[in-house]
Amino acid sequence: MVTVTSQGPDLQATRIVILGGGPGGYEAALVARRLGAEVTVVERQGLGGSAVLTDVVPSKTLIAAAEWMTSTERAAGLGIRFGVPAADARPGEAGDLVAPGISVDLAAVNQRVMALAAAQSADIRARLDREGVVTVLGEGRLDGPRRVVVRPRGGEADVVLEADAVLVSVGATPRELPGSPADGERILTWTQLYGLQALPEKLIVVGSGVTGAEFAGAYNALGVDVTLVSSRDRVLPGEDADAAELLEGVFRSRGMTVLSRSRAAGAERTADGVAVSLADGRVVEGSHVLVAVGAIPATRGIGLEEAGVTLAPSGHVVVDKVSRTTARGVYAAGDCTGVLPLASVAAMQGRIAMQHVLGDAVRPIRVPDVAANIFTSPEIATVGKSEAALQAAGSKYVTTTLPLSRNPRAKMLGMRDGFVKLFAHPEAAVVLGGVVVSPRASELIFPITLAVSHRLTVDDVAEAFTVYPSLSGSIAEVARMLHHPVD
Ligand SMILES: Cc1cc2nc3c(=O)[nH]c(=O)nc-3n(C[C@H](O)[C@H](O)[C@H](O)COP(=O)(O)OP(=O)(O)OC[C@H]3O[C@@H](n4cnc5c(N)ncnc54)[C@H](O)[C@@H]3O)c2cc1C
Ligand SMILES: NC(=O)c1ccc[n+]([C@@H]2O[C@H](COP(=O)([O-])OP(=O)(O)OC[C@H]3O[C@@H](n4cnc5c(N)ncnc54)[C@H](O)[C@@H]3O)[C@@H](O)[C@H]2O)c1
Repeated sequence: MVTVTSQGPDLQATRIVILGGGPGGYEAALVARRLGAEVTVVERQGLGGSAVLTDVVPSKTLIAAAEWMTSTERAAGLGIRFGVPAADARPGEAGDLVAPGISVDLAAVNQRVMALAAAQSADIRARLDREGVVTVLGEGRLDGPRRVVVRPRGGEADVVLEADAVLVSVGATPRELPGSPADGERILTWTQLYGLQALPEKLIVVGSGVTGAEFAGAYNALGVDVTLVSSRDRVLPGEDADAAELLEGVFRSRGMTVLSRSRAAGAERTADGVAVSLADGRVVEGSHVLVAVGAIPATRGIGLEEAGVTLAPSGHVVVDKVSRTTARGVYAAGDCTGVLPLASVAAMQGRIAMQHVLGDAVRPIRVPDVAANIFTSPEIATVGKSEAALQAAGSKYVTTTLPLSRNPRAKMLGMRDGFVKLFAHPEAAVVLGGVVVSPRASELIFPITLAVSHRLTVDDVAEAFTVYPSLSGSIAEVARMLHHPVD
């Protein structure tokens, strides 16, 4: 039986139905409520979406534990010893240390990860409830451009939601290796990692994009023997070449095996683990394999094309810069659009969609202004135009790189691996983009983001005070190095 729901008492308000409650969906819901709409969010797994339940929040929480382990690498150089010297040891001659070393309790780490994700999802649900957003838990699909049909989670009758506008923010799901479905035990997608109760003996990570690099780095730091299978010449093929090269060097120096130009053809279980076969015939054996070869937009079979929404051959929803699809009244945001698969971009696209449909002032999305961070150790943060993009467009630019090892604060902290790099226009001196490779680069990139967003010059950046000594001092220093004296 089909139930037609009324979505609220205000018959004048615009009715918005949002399919998918990740950052694209829930941020849009909050804006739409603020702008006076009646809003219903349809979500099949939980508020916060994959970003909160399986992707961003769990991975960054796991990485927090890994980061703690890598920061201990610097301890010895700072004069710190783990353990207590024997009672009769003389100063400077600690001899054998009589205390246990550090170990990782993965079950405890993963328990914390899942608790934090669930709590954040609950917080988002509570916030939406407070703001008067209706949530329907279940699997939704479009029935034409103005109606969403939901199969509720509890198995009750379908719910039909009439809408003046629909936002599709259904995200994406992990791609798997052909013929080698994940089993959740030995062949794992990134959503299944948190069920592990003990550190894998030998983890094979297939795919050296951002997801593969982050997990390979994290598990390696937690003490696992990791082999990273990379189909390309180097890890992080889409990123700044110097940053990727530095990270690959750090990975190797920490004992990770990186197999370059090695495409995985499939994975199968063995008596006590897994065997990953490579396209060139080699076989890599391990205890577990993490498949991180990208994601597939969750756009098939939910009535999009029937409603007039054009999908690209990849399955992504085609949208313009204010999140409109080709169907009037249907908007789309986030990973299902393939604009740039980041939580921050999904949220911005969702907000823009609601501002557009509800008649508020809208600034179309500006992808080059997006700041992004790879949560490896060190982190790699980028904003603005990349060097590859500048070169591909034939743009004129000047660039300078300052190694972190020259920064006084970095020296005090015992940090060696990293750099700050800026790109600027040679005549106008406007900052075009930047790369920071450093611990906490995600925090350090913000001044460069401000410079890119507000079209500041290198002199604007160089003339602002930085704390002495500070890592951000290197950002001002690089800007100073790009200064051109007045003729
Ligand atoms: C391992 C990993 C780590 C990442 N780390 C970061 C990071 O640190 N920073 C960052 O900015 N980005 C990160 N990302 C990217 C980020 O997760 C995505 O860009 C973000 O989740 C996109 O948000 P979204 O709203 O488009 O989709 P999602 O978060 O995927 O949410 C979509 C929701 O829609 C639901 N849904 C789908 N179909 C239906 C349906 N038919 N009916 C009802 N509900 C449906 C899904 O169940 C899901 O809950 C990471 C990605 C991965 C894989
Ligand atoms: N910190 C973050 O913000 C963060 C973290 C994770 C993901 N993300 C987002 O998700 C996007 C997707 O990243 P991703 O790493 O999941 O996917 P991706 O598509 O960027 O990378 C997958 C990699 O796997 C390789 N590959 C594919 N098939 C292979 C095979 N058979 N054998 C070996 N290698 C193979 C591809 O060449 C590619 O380099 C990123 O661009 C980013 O926007 C962001």
